[in-house]
Amino acid sequence: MIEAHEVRKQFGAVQALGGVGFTARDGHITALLGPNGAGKTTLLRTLVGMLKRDHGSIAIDGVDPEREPLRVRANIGFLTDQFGLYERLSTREYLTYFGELNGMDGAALRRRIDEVSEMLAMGDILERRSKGFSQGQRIKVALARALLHRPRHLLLDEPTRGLDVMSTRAVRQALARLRDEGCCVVMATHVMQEVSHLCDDVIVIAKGHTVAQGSPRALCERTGIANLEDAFVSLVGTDEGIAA
Ligand SMILES: Nc1ncnc2c1ncn2[C@@H]1O[C@H](COP(=O)(O)OP(=O)(O)OP(=O)(O)O)[C@@H](O)[C@H]1O
Repeated sequence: MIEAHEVRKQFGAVQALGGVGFTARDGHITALLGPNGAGKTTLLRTLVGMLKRDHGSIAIDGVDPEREPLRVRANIGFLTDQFGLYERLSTREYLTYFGELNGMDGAALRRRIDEVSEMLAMGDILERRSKGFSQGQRIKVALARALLHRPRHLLLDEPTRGLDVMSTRAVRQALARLRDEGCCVVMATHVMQEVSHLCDDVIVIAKGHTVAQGSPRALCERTGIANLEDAFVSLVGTDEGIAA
């Protein structure tokens, strides 16, 4: 479980997070939904301890990522917007390297790489070097790395961006399976269809503040609007400000 309370983060004059609070439960896929610049990436980075918050509290299964970063990271798979691939390594070599960094080795690691590769439909790029990989191929490798050590928490920044239809389906199925196994999945996304069909819970974030949290149905009921996209627009408000 991930709990955040009144989290704030400032970059110079820019207040990226002005007071974000939410709970993301185990066995749930929680969507982080917000306009461009709302603070989603900043929030994910702060949750894993890559950024130091200015204010507020964060607990990942009760542990503060700033106090015990290694303990928390061992239990987190993080897909960031920067993939950090090594172009000279094949996908298998790359995953082997990160698996070993996470204490995995031998036949068990080889089996796990094959398992993740099948889960993400990436058998065609497993033995290829990542130099020249397309955006979709890059994201698959980064996602495979995030899943490899079977983390209890997954924090994913737009995991299906740039993926074709088949790969998107493979990733969504993989996430649903992980949810069913009890993982706590938090994903930033702009794809409303993904939120409606895949996510159990939605955190709506705008201008660095949590505007609402609830199931897609609850958000629609709260706004009195049947369509999630319209309900979202109503919740984040117009140019004049954020709707109450
Ligand atoms: N390192 C940084 N230095 C300065 N400003 C930053 C930095 N990182 C983020 N910001 C600013 O903080 C705000 C939130 O950015 P963030 O990337 O978290 O938004 P986002 O919700 O992920 O947006 P998008 O949907 O466009 O990816 C933006 O105004 C952004 O310009």
